[in-house]
Amino acid sequence: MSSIDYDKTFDATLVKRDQITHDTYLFGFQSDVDIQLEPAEHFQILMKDSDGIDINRNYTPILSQKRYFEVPIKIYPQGSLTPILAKMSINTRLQMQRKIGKLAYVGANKFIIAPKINKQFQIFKTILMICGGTGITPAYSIIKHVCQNKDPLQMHLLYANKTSQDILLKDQISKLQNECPNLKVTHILDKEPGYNGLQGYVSLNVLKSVFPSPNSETIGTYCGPTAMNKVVAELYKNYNLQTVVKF
Ligand SMILES: Cc1cc2nc3c(=O)[nH]c(=O)nc-3n(C[C@H](O)[C@H](O)[C@H](O)COP(=O)(O)OP(=O)(O)OC[C@H]3O[C@@H](n4cnc5c(N)ncnc54)[C@H](O)[C@@H]3O)c2cc1C
Repeated sequence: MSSIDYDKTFDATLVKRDQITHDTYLFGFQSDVDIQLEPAEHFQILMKDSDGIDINRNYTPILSQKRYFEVPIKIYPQGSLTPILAKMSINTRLQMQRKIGKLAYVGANKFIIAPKINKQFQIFKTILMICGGTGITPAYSIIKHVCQNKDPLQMHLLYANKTSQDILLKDQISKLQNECPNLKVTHILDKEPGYNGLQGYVSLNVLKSVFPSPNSETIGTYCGPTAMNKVVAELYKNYNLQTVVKF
């Protein structure tokens, strides 16, 4: 059976929850149907709060097999859904929906921008990725796919966090960087005095210092907290990138 269609709902069981940083857990779900997602695709957890109000939230797996997927989820103590997930018993059943994102990577340097309305792919030689916190998940799924398949895509990741304790998938990213010559990773931290890498927020000077000069074969991507996304969208404009997509 092929993968379930976009926007179709399905049931899944929570089978694993391992703490991976001070505020983030790796959740593992077993689905009743084949839900193998493509790199950067996401699903939605459909839930209602105690007043019956919908609290639907999106998540991007970093591992997606036929009926099993894993996703790191940061817990917001004041959030609506994540505190429920943090306490949920293993074997709890959840309703989910497969979603179509703003960018699909179909392999061999081919990207489909706005796949909901567009079926044509575009080829890029270089991808720039600016991610903050849990915004790493779509970038990571593309990086993993490119490295595993030895696609000739040049990848530049700028990963922003508060401190080194907040960096998600640190070991996995560093392993991929060692194994995959076309991946360049730069970390930037804004609340770790004494850190001997880049410090502060992402700025135009930071982009110029870590990314290659863009051309028509470069795609810029980003995913992070709302405030960071606004800044990065402006920075990309000033960096003269023609193609920019927020995951
Ligand atoms: C395409 C996509 C993919 C995503 N993938 C992932 C992923 O892989 N992993 C992941 O962890 N997250 C991911 N997210 C984020 C995720 O969907 C949720 O937004 C997140 O888990 C928070 O959900 P919540 O219901 O717990 O918090 P929310 O209730 O949405 O609140 C989040 C934070 O905002 C604060 N807040 C809420 N309302 C207000 C307000 N009115 N004013 C000020 N502050 C407020 C809350 O106190 C809390 O700190 C993704 C989002 C998108 C759009």
